[in-house]
Amino acid sequence: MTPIDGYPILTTAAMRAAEEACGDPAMLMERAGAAVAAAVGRLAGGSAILILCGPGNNGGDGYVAARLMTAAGHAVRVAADDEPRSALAIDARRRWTGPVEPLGTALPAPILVDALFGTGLTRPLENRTAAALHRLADAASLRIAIDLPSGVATDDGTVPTMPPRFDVTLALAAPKPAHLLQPAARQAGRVRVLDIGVPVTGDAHVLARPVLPDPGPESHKYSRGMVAVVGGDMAGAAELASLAAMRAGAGYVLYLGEGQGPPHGLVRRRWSPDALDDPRIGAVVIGPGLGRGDGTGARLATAIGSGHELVIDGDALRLLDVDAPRTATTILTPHAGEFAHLFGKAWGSKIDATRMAARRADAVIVHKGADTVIAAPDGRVAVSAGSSDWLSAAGTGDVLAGAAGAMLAAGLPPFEAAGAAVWLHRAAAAVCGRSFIADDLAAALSRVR
Ligand SMILES: NC(=O)C1=CN([C@@H]2O[C@H](COP(=O)(O)OP(=O)(O)OC[C@H]3O[C@@H](n4cnc5c(N)ncnc54)[C@H](OP(=O)(O)O)[C@@H]3O)[C@@H](O)[C@H]2O)[C@@H](O)CC1
Ligand SMILES: [K+]
Repeated sequence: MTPIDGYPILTTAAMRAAEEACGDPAMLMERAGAAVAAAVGRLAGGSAILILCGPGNNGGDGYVAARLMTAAGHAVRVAADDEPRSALAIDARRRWTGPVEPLGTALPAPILVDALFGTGLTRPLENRTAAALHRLADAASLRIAIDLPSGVATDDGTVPTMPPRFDVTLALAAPKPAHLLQPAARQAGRVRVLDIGVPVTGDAHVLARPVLPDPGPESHKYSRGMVAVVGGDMAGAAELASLAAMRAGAGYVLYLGEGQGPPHGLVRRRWSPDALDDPRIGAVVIGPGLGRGDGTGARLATAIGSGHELVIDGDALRLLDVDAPRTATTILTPHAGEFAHLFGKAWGSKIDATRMAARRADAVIVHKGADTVIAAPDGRVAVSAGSSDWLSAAGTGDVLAGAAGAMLAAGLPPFEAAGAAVWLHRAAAAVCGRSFIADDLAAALSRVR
């Protein structure tokens, strides 16, 4: 049972191709069932287990696990309505010698294992199946989904049928988009990968812990990275971004706008058209608090024309022409509304849509949300798993933009810089707990660094 950080994310088609490359499918199901049995056995302790089996190979995994766990001394019952249809599942069912109860009348057990549907779901669950799943899940003290919670669409994280909320989902071989994308991801609970000997690769990964450059004895403020934050109508937002850049590790942060006061380490200067004419600037952050008043378009044009690496956020995203050529390395940080404004109606999953947008804009895109997706123009994608719901507060986006500026200025390539900023932001939110404010979040960046 491995945490998912850093794992490739495989769609149904990619998973099938990986399985096919592995040879004997029966061996694979036996290995999957054995891995499930070991994991569920460990999670169950000595408690009784009820396994719900569907008609496909997800159900097949359930029958294999039931047989192996019974042999290992666990108290296991099986419930199913549909006869198995795939050859592998038929064989697995045949080798389960215990009774199979109807789903509708099965009594609950402390440990519920959902092996109804996995990657093969093609439509909503029948009402009676969904009702039985919810009834038995509600009565269980631990809910475990095999591969996926039954009812979610593997490749885009939508929920043709809303499954119960599981405590643990055991992803076979690799995480799938539904383990990360909302609303499905929420229902999966903690996701752990079971290694079943299928080698998996891909260009979309779960965001992994970043490798961050630390200062050394030879470091000075410019070598750690100089970030210029372009202010505008709302000083507070740009100041938050500035503070976040400092807390994320930038050596020198220049705030270009109105406003006074602490922190005293922040260098303040009025905006002027030549304010960015400093070759020591490593990254420019523009958008937080920029507003939409007169002159904001000119500030954005100056920032883009400066040639410095850019983080474009907030109001600047409303002014940006994504199709206009830019020479500078750029990170765009839209939330869903800004993404729709920039790129129009999304096609496919959030992963697909963000990847296409990154190609089109020739920029790294941080498509924010409870399931932040980061995409690079070359097709690489990283998806952040499980961020705090308390990040839904004013100013938290400004903090992310500032952190991204610091990572760029520190010399990380843009895709890595964006990923590092998202990671730090998420970790800072975790440190802050509940009901925090954006200022707390910025402050916590120092702790998570
Ligand atoms: N990854 C790996 O390496 C390995 C993966 N393995 C496992 O295989 C799983 C994928 O198996 P799978 O393709 O058989 O799909 P699965 O989800 O079991 O169900 C498909 C069946 O359900 C049916 N059906 C669909 N929707 C329905 C609905 N709403 N209501 C009713 N019926 C519905 C559909 O028939 P249909 O009616 O659509 O023709 C079909 O009969 C995967 O998640 C993992 O657990 C391991 O065994 C081996 C290694
Ligand atoms: K399942």
